[in-house]
Amino acid sequence: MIVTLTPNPSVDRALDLESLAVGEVNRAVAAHEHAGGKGINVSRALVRAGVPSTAVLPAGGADGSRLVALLAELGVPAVPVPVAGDTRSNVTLVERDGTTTKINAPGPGLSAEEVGALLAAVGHQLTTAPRWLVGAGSLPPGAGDDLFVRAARAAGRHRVPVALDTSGAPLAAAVAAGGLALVKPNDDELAELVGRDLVTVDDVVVAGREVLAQGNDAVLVSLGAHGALLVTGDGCWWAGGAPLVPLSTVGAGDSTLAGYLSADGPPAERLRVAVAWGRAAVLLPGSAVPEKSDVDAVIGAVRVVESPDPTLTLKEL
Ligand SMILES: Nc1ncnc2c1ncn2[C@@H]1O[C@H](COP(=O)(O)OP(=O)(O)O)[C@@H](O)[C@H]1O
Ligand SMILES: O=P(O)(O)OC[C@H]1O[C@](O)(COP(=O)(O)O)[C@@H](O)[C@@H]1O
Repeated sequence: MIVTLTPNPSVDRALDLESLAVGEVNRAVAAHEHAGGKGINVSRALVRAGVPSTAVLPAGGADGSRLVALLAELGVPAVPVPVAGDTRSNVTLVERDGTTTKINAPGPGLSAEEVGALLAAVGHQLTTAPRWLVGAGSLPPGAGDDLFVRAARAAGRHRVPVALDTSGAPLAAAVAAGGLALVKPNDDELAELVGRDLVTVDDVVVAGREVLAQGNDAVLVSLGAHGALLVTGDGCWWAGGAPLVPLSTVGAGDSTLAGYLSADGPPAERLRVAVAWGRAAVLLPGSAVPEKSDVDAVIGAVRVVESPDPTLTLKEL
């Protein structure tokens, strides 16, 4: 069982357009609706692959009910914690050439009592001895930048490893607190964390080692079209393949993380699976997550390189 915590979930709505004319009336050619939020996407991808997962989330208002219904339709076990505010809806615009514009709402503010109820729901799940706790996504107003730190501390008391995919101040707080088994930033999020641009493979590896030095075990850095780098105390690995024209990149990072957590074996093999799940996800519309046949169709083309040339720029990967 893998438990996910999504403090700021969303009903993701995606509109496919020929091309976006900013400031004009645009007519979409297709519309998609998915249960969204990073931890929820991880749970959806895992359950679709037959890996048991439970999603813990706050839910409020009409979109909160819609989100819970969407998860039920997919057979994703969910623990919705009722909150007073309205669950947000994030909007993505995808143009024919793959250009993707995401507009994420701030989400409803959480009261201290609601944050307490959310952490209590996580605490209850931790008593079932899950394989992982995944904390993912942004934090809503009022949650406090340390919500993931508090969840990770609870997981530590139960000896449950924690994987974290967040950004900004919540990422900085959790990395500094240490004790994370896996951190999954993209290159922009890692650059913001270390406070400098990341241009080369070496830049990413050095930044990843700074995260490890704060008492964390592994860093999986997704690089968009350029694949992903895994940095651990034992070494570093890159995996990727030819760039794809995405149908939608929304949720690709979440599928990458789900793939990594689903896989067994040495780091290189887990990275190969992670990248295959991410590549399969970009070939699907909206926030759709891949199924086994989608992953099987792309995994053969994923290359894994141990200790990649540190002088290569990320764009050359
Ligand atoms: N245009 C693309 N071509 C090929 N693979 C892609 C593309 N965009 C994303 N991916 C795959 O999806 C993964 C996650 O994408 P990324 O944009 O880095 O994550 P996030 O959504 O967390 O920002 C990448 O590591 C890569 O494997
Ligand atoms: O919590 P945030 O950072 O606003 O992101 C939430 C959004 O991220 C997603 O989980 C997609 O994440 P990725 O594209 O990074 O994989 C959407 O489902 C959701 O709308």
